[in-house]
Amino acid sequence: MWIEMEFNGDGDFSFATGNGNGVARNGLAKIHTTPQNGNGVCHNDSSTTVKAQTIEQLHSLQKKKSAPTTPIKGTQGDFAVALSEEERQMQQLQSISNSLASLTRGTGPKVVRGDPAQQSPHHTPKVSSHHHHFTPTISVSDSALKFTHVLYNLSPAELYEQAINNEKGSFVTSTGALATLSGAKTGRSPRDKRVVKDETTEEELWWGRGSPNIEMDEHTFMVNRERAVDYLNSLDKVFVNDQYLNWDPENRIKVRIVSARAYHSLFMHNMCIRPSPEELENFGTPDFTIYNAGQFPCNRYTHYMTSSTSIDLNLGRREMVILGTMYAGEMKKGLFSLMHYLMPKRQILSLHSGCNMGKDGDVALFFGLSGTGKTTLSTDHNRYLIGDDEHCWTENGVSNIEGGCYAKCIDLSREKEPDIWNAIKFGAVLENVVFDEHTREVDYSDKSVTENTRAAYPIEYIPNAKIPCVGPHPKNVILLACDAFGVLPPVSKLNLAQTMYHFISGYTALVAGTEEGIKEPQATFSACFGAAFIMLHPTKYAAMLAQKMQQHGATGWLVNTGWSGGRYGSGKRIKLPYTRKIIDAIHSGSLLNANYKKIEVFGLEIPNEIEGVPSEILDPVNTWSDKNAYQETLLKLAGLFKNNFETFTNYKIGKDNKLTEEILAAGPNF
Ligand SMILES: Nc1ncnc2c1ncn2[C@@H]1O[C@H](COP(=O)(O)OP(=O)(O)OP(=O)(O)O)[C@@H](O)[C@H]1O
Ligand SMILES: O=C([O-])CC(=O)C(=O)O
Ligand SMILES: [Ca+2]
Ligand SMILES: [Mn+2]
Repeated sequence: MWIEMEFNGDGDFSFATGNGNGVARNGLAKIHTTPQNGNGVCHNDSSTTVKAQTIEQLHSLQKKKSAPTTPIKGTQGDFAVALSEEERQMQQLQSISNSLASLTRGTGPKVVRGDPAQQSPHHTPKVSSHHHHFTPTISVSDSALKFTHVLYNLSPAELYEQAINNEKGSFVTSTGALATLSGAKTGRSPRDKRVVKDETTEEELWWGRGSPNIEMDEHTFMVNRERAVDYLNSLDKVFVNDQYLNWDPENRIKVRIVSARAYHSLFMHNMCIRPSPEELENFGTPDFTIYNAGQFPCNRYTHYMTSSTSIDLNLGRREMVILGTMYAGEMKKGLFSLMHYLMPKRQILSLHSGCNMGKDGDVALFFGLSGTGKTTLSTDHNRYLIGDDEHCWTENGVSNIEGGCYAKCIDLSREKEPDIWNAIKFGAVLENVVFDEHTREVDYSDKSVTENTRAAYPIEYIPNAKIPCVGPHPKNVILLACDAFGVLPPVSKLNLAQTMYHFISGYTALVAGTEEGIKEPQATFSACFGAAFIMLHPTKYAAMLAQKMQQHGATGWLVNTGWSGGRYGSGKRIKLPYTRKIIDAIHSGSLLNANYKKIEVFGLEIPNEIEGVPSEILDPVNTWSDKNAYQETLLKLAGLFKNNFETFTNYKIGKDNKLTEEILAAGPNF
C-alpha cells in the first residue's frame, strides 16, 4: 500500500531544517511498506497512517518547527515600531557579524544562521548584511567567500547532538549528563591571564606585586583578538550564546559568548542566566563579548606571551579573548573578573562566595578559595540555594551573578552530597570524568584525567534553589579555609577586625588540580579569597565588606574544612557531616550563644561544644598525638600569615583609622 503524505500544520515544510540528506524536489521516491496481517505481532499498527512518502519526509515529520523566539506582542503599545520577524533576524545576524568583525579588514564575516551540515545543497543562505554592497573591499580575501554559520542559543538537546557528532570525548553518561574532555588544560591558567593597561585601567586597577592583573598593551590585545576571530571565522560553524549575568535586574549585564565547541556553549548556557524568548528577542547589543578560540594557540612571538595560552581581558573594548586553553572555567571566571571591576564602580561588592537562605530568611555567605566547600556547603537540603560561587551585595541585599553551579566531583557520593549527585542529569556538563565504557556509569573516584573533575548544571537542578536568586542582607559571613597544616580549629567566632584580617589574608591549602601544575595541597594566600579574579586593590573590597557587615550586624566565622589530627599526610580531612553540623549551628544561631575559649597564637574564640560534633576535635591540639609537632606547625603557619600580611600593613581600610589598627592587631601573636 502507499503511505499518505501530508504537510505539517502551518504548511511551512522546509527541507533546510530537515535532516539534510539532500532531498530532491521532484520525483519523490515512494516507500513500499510490508502489509501487516497481525499474525504473531504483538503491536499491530497497520491501521495508523504514516503521513509521509519518503524516509526524508518521515524524518522531517518528527520535528515541529518552533519559532526561534516568540512573536512580538502588542504590549509595547503604539509607541514601539514593530519589526518584522525577518528584520529582527537580520539585525541579530548583523550584530553577530559585527561581533566577529576583523579589525584589520574592517568588516564582519557573512553570517548565516544554522548548521552547515543541515543545509540542502541548492539552498543559498541569506546574507546578514546589506552593508557588503557598500564595502567591496571584502572580496580581497578568500575568507570573505564563505559563510560563517552561527548556531545561536541552541538548546541543550541540540548541543548534545553537536557535541556527540563533532567533538571527540563527548558521551552521554548513565544519568543523562554530557561527559566531555576539556583537553590539555584541566584547570585555569592564572599565569596566562593578561589585562589591557590603558589610561583608564592604569589608574583604576591593581597592578604590580601580588596582583592578578598582568599587563598587556592594546595593540597586543588586537593581535590576539584578530587571531581568535580569524580562527573562529575559518570554521564551518561557531556557537553564539547571548545571556545575562546577575539576578539583580538593575545591575544585569548582557554577555555574548562566541565559541567553537558545543561543550563551551552548553557550559555557558548552564552557568550564565538564560534569557526568556522575549528577553532574547529584545537582547540588542551585548555589554561584553568573549571570543573563545581555545583550540587555537597564541603565538610566543607576540609581546607579553610566555606560553601558548593566553586569556586576555580588555575592559575598554568590553571584550575577552581566549587562546590555547579549552578549560571552560576560564570563561566563567573571566566574566567574574569583569564583575569585580564593574560592580565596585557602582558601590556594589562582588564576592567569591556561595550563598544560601534559611526558611526564616536568614542569609549566609560562604567565602573560600577553590575546593574549600562553597558549593558543597551552600548546597544544603534544609536551606534555599541562592548561588554557589559568585555574588553581589548591594544596599538592597544579595544577588547571584550566575545561572548555574560548578561543583567539584572528585569522590562525589550520593549519600554525602545528594543534591549535587541528582543534579548530574540530562543537560549537565560533566568534565574530565572517567566512566564505564558499556554502562556509562561514572566512577567519581577516578583521577586518571585530572583531580579537578567538575559538573556544571543550571541552578534549578537543585530542588530548593531560590529563584530568582536574590536574598536579603547576610546574617552570617563564613570564611572557609582548607587548612593542610591541621592547626586551625574546625570553627572559630570572629570579631569584625578578625573577619577583615582573614578576609584580606584569604588563606587555604590549594587543593590539587583546579590550577594547573599543583599536584599536592599547598598553603596559599589569596586576598579576598579570590585574588585571581579581583581587579581593584584588595582593601577596596575589604572596606566595603567591613562597612556592610557593620551596617547589617553580620557575624563572621572561620571554618576549617581541611585537616585535623595532624598535617596533610598524617592527619585526616575533617568529616563532611561534622562540618555540616557546625554550619547548622551557625545558621540556627545556637553557636552564637555557646561558651567560648580563646586559643593561643591566632587568638581565635572556639566553642566548647556543638551538637553532633565530638567536643575533643574542637580544639585542634587535642587531636594531635605529638604536641610538639602541633606547636611547631602552629608557629610555622602563624609565621606564614605574618609574612603574607606585611604587604598590607601600609594600607588603610576605609575611613576609620581605628579599624585599620584593629585589623593589623587581629592576626597571630607570638
Ligand atoms: N569537611 C568538608 N567540608 C567541605 N567540603 C569537604 C569536606 N571534606 C571533603 N570535602 C570535599 O571538598 C570539596 C569542596 O569543593 P567545593 O566544590 O565545595 O569547592 P568550592 O569552594 O566551591 O570551590 P570552587 O570555587 O573551585 O568551585 C568537595 O569535593 C567536598 O566533597
Ligand atoms: O574557576 C574554576 O575553574 C573553578 C572555580 O570556581 C575556582 O577555581 O574558584
Ligand atoms: Ca564551586
Ligand atoms: Mn570558584
